[in-house]
Amino acid sequence: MFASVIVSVSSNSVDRLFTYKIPDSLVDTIRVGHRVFIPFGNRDIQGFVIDITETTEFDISKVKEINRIMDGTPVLTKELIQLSKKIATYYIDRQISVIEAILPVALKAKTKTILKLSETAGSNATELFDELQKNNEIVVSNLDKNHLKSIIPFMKSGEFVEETIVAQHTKKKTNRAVRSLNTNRMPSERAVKQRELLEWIESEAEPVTLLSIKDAGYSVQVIDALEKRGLVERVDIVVDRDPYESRVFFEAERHTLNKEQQVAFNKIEYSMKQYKHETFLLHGVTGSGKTEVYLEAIESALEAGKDAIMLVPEIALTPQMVNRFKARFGDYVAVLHSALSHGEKYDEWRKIKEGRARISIGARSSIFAPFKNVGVIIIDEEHESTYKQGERPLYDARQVAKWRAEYFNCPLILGSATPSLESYARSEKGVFTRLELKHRAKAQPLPETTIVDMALSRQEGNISIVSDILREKIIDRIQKEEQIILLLNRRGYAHFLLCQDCGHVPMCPNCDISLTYHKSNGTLMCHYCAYETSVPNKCPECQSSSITFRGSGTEKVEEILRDMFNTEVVRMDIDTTRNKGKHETLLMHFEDENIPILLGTQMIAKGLDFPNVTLVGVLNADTTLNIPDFRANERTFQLLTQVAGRAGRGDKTGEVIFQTYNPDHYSILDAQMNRYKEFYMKEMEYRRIARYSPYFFHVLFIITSENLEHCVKASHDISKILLENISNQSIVIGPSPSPIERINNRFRFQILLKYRHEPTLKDILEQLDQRYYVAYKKSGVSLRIDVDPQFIM
Ligand SMILES: Nc1ncnc2c1ncn2[C@@H]1O[C@H](COP(=O)(O)OP(=O)(O)OP(=O)(O)O)[C@@H](O)[C@H]1O
Ligand SMILES: [Zn+2]
Ligand SMILES: [Zn+2]
Repeated sequence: MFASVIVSVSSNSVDRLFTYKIPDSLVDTIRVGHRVFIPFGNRDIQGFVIDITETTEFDISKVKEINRIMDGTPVLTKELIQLSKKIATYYIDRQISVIEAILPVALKAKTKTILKLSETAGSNATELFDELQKNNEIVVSNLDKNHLKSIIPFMKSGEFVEETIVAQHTKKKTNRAVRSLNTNRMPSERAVKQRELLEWIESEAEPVTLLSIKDAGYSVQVIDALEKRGLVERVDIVVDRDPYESRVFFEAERHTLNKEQQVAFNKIEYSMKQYKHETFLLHGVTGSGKTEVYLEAIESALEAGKDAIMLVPEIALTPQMVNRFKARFGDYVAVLHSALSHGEKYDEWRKIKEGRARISIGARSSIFAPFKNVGVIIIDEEHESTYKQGERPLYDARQVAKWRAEYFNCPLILGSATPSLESYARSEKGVFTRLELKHRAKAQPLPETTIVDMALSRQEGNISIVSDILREKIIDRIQKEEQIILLLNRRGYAHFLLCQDCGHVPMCPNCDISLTYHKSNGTLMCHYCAYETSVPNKCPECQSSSITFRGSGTEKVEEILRDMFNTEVVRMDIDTTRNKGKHETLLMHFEDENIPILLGTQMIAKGLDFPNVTLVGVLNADTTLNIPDFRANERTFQLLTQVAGRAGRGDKTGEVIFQTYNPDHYSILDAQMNRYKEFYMKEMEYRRIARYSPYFFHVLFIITSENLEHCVKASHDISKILLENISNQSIVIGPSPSPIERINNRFRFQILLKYRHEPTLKDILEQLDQRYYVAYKKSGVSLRIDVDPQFIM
């Protein structure tokens, strides 16, 4: 028997399958999807079995044998192998890279090369070996230069031999425990404690952990004594690292679905029973109770003996959602949280793999949850750009979800209050089935929104970032002990520093972007690379000391709010939520202590459900509007609608203020009036005229290099190849410098391809990829091909 094995060798842009012989001892064991360890060149490396055949076209005497398998059961299902191929083809990547993205990091084997003494080793070699070794081995990567030099002669003479061994990132977590050896013997009458303990241990089906023995008041000496007598033994038992272990989940109240929810659910359930794939777009206004529909759909899937996958944009931001799922489905839920350690993630993955979990909740990558019988896939806030991965493989979880749902013949539910234009357009065409929830769950009104023209506010003499109207409303809510959410989509203290005499703005030396001032650590920081520097007290250009801070970020506004209202403020942005679990603690603090104000960047805009929030203020509604991207209007509309939707979700009516310098812009006006459909129509018209998605498909080419000349040359080359190979219906824009021309000392150029129908496109893209995979190493140019990009920069 022979196995086709795909291996992790990064020196090529294409995957290669290699044929290996399955050793007789493993013929009954090895299956498609197994991780194996194979000889490759002069090393031993990890691979995945993609196919098993009886015969091979290769010369059998030259086919090497698989060394061993790395897991008892295959880590990949056939479905996931097929899926990885599909993703690799569609997004122009290598299948092995996709497979590595599908599996938990913990399964990525690290290999290390060690040296051993051979039988022929003389005394000099032995002496050196003894000097360098630790635990009877020498790890080559741990040796310094001098030592490396000293071992070379012995390697040449064959006295030292090399061996590659695999080191797993993660071991299963184990607990020490004690188990009875069932000898039927008992300690003497006088050893009361020992007798008690032994009886207890013998009464348990499983080994008893040391921890619980100690908790029960027995000392280690008692265990030792039993062990010495040969009555018990210490063992390791494998345990799951459950990150939610110590948490108590309250049984969530189960709502009876309202009419709209029921209608939506019935359609989904009907489709499930037909055992056919159908994509639903659940368009429900903010607070309409989409989650309740998801919960019912999942329950139906479970009842049918199937599993469910639920995606959220960012799991850390949705503690309330996780709690509702855990409360309803308990241990059946695996949470694939980005803040988990590799080991914890691996445990959750194993729970799914072994069928102990039936539902997975997680961000983008949890679309790869290794279920074997998926009954429904749900994508909440489907419009979010985080579903597209920003690094290779550049897959979009929405597309992957569609493929998996097709494979399993099950429904895919895309939910949002502000669907992406692409999805809504598909629902208009009837490709997706649209389900609508037009009212809030308990028929509460949507909040009223007032637009404040900040230019006018300035003219009237208020130069503060808080307008008069907003200030009055905040004071009013504080008096009523109601809560306020304020959005400011800019972190840091000051957006940039400005010399008032010469106009100099300190820039990042590695990127073409101004530095942001962070007061908490007194530094100027680049938000693109890790560059940090101290704040100058004189202008580095003209030596003037009139340096001012411009553009307030969350850090500064937090100060302003505390001073202005003399009240506590919870601030949520990347800087305050770096530590694990911080999102949740801050949100709990806000709710439980009834803190008047929650101030944050867009991470507070979606999903939150706090009944006591009756006022939402957007301090600068324009930040997303000015981004050089054709989706800027759409993103602005979505962000404003979402954050406005946090107000008035309980019994009290909500109110919203948008502060803006563009009070007449339709993105802002339609968000104010809750006019999704009107916004959609206007934006579609713009996209049609400007020939953008969803009328055209896009591929974005980003070319980067430290050398400007190489970068320009490669860019022109690529655009030339494109123009020669595509039809005249398609459009090539660029090459042009990217909006941020340099990041991390690399120049950036981009080319945007817009097309409707381009049958040979995949071939062209593959050729380009191949070409630059090689050229990259030679001239330091890198090419990134982004199929269906989310950001055009
Ligand atoms: N049928 C129902 N009866 C009573 N309350 C309900 C019902 N359905 C949902 N709710 C409640 O309504 C509130 C809003 O529901 P949910 O958070 O699911 O809305 P959503 O559609 O996800 O909103 P958003 O898109 O704004 O996050 C929740 O507090 C939920 O418990
Ligand atoms: Zn100056
Ligand atoms: Zn930088």
